Amino acid sequence: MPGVFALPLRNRFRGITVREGMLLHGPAGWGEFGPFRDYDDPESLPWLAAAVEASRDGWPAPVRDSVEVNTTVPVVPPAHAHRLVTASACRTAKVKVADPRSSLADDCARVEAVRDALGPRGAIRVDANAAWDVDTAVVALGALDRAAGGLEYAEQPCPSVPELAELRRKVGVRIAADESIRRAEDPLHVAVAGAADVAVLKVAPLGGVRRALDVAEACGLPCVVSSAVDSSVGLAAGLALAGALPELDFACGLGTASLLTADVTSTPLSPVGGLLPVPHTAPEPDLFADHPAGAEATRWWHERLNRVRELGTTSPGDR
Ligand SMILES: O=C(O)CCC(=O)C1=CC=C[C@@H](O)[C@@H]1C(=O)O
Ligand SMILES: [Mg+2]
Repeated sequence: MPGVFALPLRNRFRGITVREGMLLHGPAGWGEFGPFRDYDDPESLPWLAAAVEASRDGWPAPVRDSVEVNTTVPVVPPAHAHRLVTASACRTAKVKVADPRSSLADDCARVEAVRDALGPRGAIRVDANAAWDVDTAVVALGALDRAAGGLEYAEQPCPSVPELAELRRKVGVRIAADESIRRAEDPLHVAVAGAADVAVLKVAPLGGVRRALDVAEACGLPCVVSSAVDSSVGLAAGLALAGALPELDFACGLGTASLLTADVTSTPLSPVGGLLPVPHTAPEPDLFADHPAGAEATRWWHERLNRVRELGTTSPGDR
């Protein structure tokens, strides 16, 4: 019977303060099924496929044994952002911006503090999660690029592929596509439309490591692997993808264990010196029982899993 975990976040991120999910076990090890609650059942199907791949099939052989990661800065005050980046030992930071609770001035102050912490050689990227229209994005990216002393890229500044393509023609900052890939009917449209310079790949929404590798090959863009703020079981799948990509020119958004106050394993995938190893299997979730979800949440997740299983042909390996 799969278990349901609930891990508190240090700071509100993506509108949540607790990260819930399920762990499935099979002959290849452990897999994580953890679509955010606002995902409907059809959108949750690839997350189940990714968990089945991890638990039943395992992952493709890696071509590297470690991955450089970025640190992720939530919507926090500048001094907090400075402390997070300094403590991370990462050379790249991704800063969340365009949150309804944060003005452009607040975002610029956060980015300036991150630049001060990284020093002149560090890389700064921002993620607006599709919050801006094109005109707003032109103004905001101009200000943020100045505040950063140069941005590495801007992730999903606008919602649609045409808007990303229009913005890309108007600004000098690289554009990275995230939601336009992971929540798209056709993840390749963004490349075909010339709407992005970088493709952000997340294993679970894309249906697994193999599926994500196919998307990477087909889109022909430089890729960054990013997490879904998973437990270290799910992070392992992200690292398996980052480890198997033929080319990897950017630090990956897989340092997110630090966003959580706890993990399901006593061997969490926490970066050392800004690096993470590429694991062959997920870590043993020996601390899973310490972080159970409540009775209502457990029931909700089991009902969700059963509905999503009904939708798909996969029948995941259970523990
Ligand atoms: O990419 C990173 O640095 C960390 C992961 C991350 O930013 C996200 C994880 C999950 C959902 C989003 O809130 C966010 C993203 O948009 O990439
Ligand atoms: Mg993103």
